[in-house]
Amino acid sequence: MELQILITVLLFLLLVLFPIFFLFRGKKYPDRLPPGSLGLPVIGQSLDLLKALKADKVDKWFQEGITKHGPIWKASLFGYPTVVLHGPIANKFIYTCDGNILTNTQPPSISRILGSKNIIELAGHDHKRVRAALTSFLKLDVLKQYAAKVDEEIQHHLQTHWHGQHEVQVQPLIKTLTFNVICSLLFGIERGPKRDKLLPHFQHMIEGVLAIPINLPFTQFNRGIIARTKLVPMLIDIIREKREALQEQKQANPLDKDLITSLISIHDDDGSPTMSDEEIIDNIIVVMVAGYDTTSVLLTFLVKLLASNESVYSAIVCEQEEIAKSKAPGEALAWEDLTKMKYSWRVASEMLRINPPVALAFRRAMQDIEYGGFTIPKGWQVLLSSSMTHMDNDIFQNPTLFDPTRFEKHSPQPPPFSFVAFGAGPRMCPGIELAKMETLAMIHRLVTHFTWELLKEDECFVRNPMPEFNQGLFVRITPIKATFMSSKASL
Ligand code: HEM
Repeated sequence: MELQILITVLLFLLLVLFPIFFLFRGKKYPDRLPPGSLGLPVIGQSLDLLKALKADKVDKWFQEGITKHGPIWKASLFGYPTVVLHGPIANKFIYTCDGNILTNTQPPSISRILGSKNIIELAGHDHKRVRAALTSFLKLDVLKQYAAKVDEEIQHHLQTHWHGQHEVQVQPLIKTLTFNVICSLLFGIERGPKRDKLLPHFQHMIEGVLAIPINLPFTQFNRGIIARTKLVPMLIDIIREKREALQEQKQANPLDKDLITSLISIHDDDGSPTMSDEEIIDNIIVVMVAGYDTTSVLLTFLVKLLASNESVYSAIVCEQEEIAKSKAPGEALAWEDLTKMKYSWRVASEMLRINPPVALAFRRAMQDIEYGGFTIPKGWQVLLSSSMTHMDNDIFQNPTLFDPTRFEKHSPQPPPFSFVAFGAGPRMCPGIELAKMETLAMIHRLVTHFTWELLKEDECFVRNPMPEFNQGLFVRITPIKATFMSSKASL
């Protein structure tokens, strides 16, 4: 099966990307190109990188390149000549470079599913405008009012899917949770048939984005495209309903406001809407795609860690029990409670360092760029890997050691642009506060209501490209009959 997939990728690359590759080979600059080889036409080193990704050995793949060629080298990846860069200075260059020089444009197959107006595709003024609209809701000052809502969604999730069970498959369940949190908080779509109808479409779209882009009946990519065509009319209806509710001022409670309502309400100085409906749809979709798998991956890794690292588990339980004791029975978590979970967030940050859900960042050169004594020709890709930076012994000493104290205030801080699990610069993840909220509230509810053990100690994961546990991470769970539980009445 794996061989079949590799052959399909190979054929696809050969047929579709052959002309692009020769267009961008950079023959104009034979002396100023970085060292390295473009390998076989078109295919280059793509299969090696895909294999390294699957085996979660991206840092090793990068290290081999650096050992052979130095910190700036060239390769050919996914049909494009590529310059691979490493280190905090290179990260700063990639993350903060003007959008007219390096763009974030995705392959056409991805924008076919996510839509051409999604924030990842946009550059310059349009990127700033859409990003400002999204962050007007996702920024901490606004989002912190919704901590109890996130907590309520988590408690309902545990009540429905964990309580009464002896064994659970963690990763798929937590994906359902992150989907539900985004639906409720960002889209204002509460539990019920409407939400249930959306889930499979989003899932197919996400699988389509991550699939080999071959549009034939029954391929994952094709399913993703079909899912988009089914989803868009549903989103148009949701936007219309929200617009009507706004006009009739049905939202008495300001906390009923959600990201979609917020995007509809924003107007420019001249009174025209800041975002078109098409932009709102594409960005609702991208927020779901960007926020669904990432946070669920982090939480799944944390569940595994807490089952296998006694000292981290005890310290987390200690911190969370203190918070639970300060709450009345049935009282929901508030933002102030989450701010006390400092150790838990250091553990989550260290997990993001060791296992960043997003391991690679690609950009495209919009013009010839001089960098580090070399030329990056127009049209080439530029690539960095957060895994590689996070595993650099010169930046994080003893990098394979899980050590949350690295993130203590008083510990020596790594140079800027070294911890890049959420990216950096103008495209830094705008969902960071939501991810933090979900992660901390879920850790709290899990450790104060359950103990658990891994059913398969050595269950591995592959990157596809997001980390996926081979069997979804099965754990055996036992409910805690605790006296300190803050909301035992509600669970
Ligand atoms: C642990 C959870 C998360 C991680 C590790 C993560 C990671 C990242 C990274 C690395 C980037 C930058 C990619 C690049 O520069 O190439 C990014 C961008 C983005 N993330 Fe997240 N993310 C997480 C959660 C979320 C959530 C919950 C949302 C939804 C609210 C979200 C929405 C976005 C969006 C819309 C962008 C594009 C921003 C732009 O282009 O300006 N992310 N994320």
